[in-house]
This record gives sequence, C-alpha cells and structure tokens, in this order.
Amino acid sequence: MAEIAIDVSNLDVKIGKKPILSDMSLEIEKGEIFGLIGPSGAGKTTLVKTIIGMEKATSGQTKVLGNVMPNLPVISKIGYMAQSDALYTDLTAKENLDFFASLYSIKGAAKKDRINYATNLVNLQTDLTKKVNNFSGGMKRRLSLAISVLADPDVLILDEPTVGIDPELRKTIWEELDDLKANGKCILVTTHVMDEAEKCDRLAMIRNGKIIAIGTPQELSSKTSSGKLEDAFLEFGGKD
Ligand SMILES: Nc1ncnc2c1ncn2[C@@H]1O[C@H](COP(=O)(O)OP(=O)(O)OP(=O)(O)O)[C@@H](O)[C@H]1O
Repeated sequence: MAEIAIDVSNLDVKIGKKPILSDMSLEIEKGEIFGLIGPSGAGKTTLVKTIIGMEKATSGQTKVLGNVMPNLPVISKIGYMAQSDALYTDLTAKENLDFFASLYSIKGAAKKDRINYATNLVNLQTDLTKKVNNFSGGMKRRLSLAISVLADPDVLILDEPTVGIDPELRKTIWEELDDLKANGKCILVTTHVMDEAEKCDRLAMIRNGKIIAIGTPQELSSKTSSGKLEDAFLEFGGKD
C-alpha cells in the first residue's frame, strides 16, 4: 500500500461555539489526487486549513507526512494555494516569485529553474514584469498557483485552484497535476466543479461539515440512480 501523506482522524472543529467540522476521518496517499467537493459553506476550506495547522482541531487530529499538525518543519514541505490570493500587489509577478523563492531559501540556479518551471506551468511568461495590481482575477490565481509549486513540495493543497482560469489553461494545469502525482506528490484539491471532481483519483463529498461519501468518482457515480456524479449529493446526503 502507498504511504499515507495526509491523515485526518476523528476531527472536530468548532469556531467559537459553532461546530464547523464533525467527526471527519480520511487518509490521502502519496501519488494521489484527492478532491474535496461540496457546496459553499460545507467546510472544505476549514478542513484544508486544519490539515495544515492554520485552524485548530477541537478534538481529533490531522497529520501530514506522519507529523501531527501544526508542525513548522513540515510546513515547508506543503505547497498551499489559498482561496484568496496572498500576493504583493505593488510588486511585479517576477518580484513576487523572487520574494517567495527567498522565503523558501531557494537560491542561485535552482531559483531560476523553479521560477521558470512555475511560470511556464501557468503560462505567465509574458506577464512577469507587470505589477500584480494590473492583473485580472484569473492571472492572480495563476500566480498563486505558481508560488504554491515553487518549492517542489511533497504535498500540494489547492483551494479552488482553477476558478477564473480559462478551459485551455485549466486542462494544462490538470495535466501537470497528473505529472506531479506520477512523481509521488500528494495533491489535495477543493472544487465546486463536477468535471474537475471527475479528474480526481478519489473524492470526499462534504456537506454541513460532515463527509457524506468517499470513493473514486466511478464508485460514487455508480451508486446513484442516474449514474451521474452530480446527483450523488442529493442521493447520499439529502437536502440541507
Ligand atoms: N472564522 C470563522 N468564523 C465563523 N465561522 C466561520 C469562520 N470560518 C468559516 N466559518 C463558517 O464555517 C463554515 C464552513 O466554511 P468554509 O469556508 O470551510 O466552507 P467551504 O466549503 O470552503 O465554502 P466555499 O466553497 O464557499 O469556500 C461556514 O458556515 C462558514 O460560515
């Protein structure tokens, strides 16, 4: 069996007194693309933040690469693309990439290589010298994605990575995620979009802070009466 990269066990998260996640458990392997799919407010971002240690578990725990989170040394092995772009808008795209490369202690020839790789991945070569405050929403998403892969992380966590990105580039990005997976990376993606969910090796469907189903897209769709993944939510979890 492949090694487990992300391990969530019996996780409960409350923010204030409000229960946000309840009794969530899942294991994600190295060399796997795992999708979290669910309606807005279901708890996908909170789960992702708890996995990396930005949100505190009320009970239960999350482990990344065998370490209970939060764990500072492990953070450097995680590439995280948040839902809202954390970019320096007064700087150019290149200056942002340089800054984050320095933060990850990537230097010299390696820095040049990684910046080239990341820029090509998201097709931003011709926009590198533009200031980020002149970027469209989709361009900012692409730059955030480039930053998340800069340090060649073992675990890549992408919160709605392709929102605002055109279908052609979206396809390229998914091909690259497949390559990264083939190289043993663990990739966790949140999405609202069913056609992206179908590209994941396995999915967890989340509703009201609970996992209502886990399986391959084929397993989940074959359990619906229509054979369509998009009907799985209603059939497995009922209405809110
Ligand atoms: N800091 C916070 N304080 C209070 N409630 C919060 C906080 N963060 C999240 N929540 C609540 O937790 C629930 C889950 O939110 P979360 O952002 O995890 O959902 P999501 O599935 O990622 O949604 P979306 O797809 O819209 O990003 C929501 O009801 C939200 O209002």
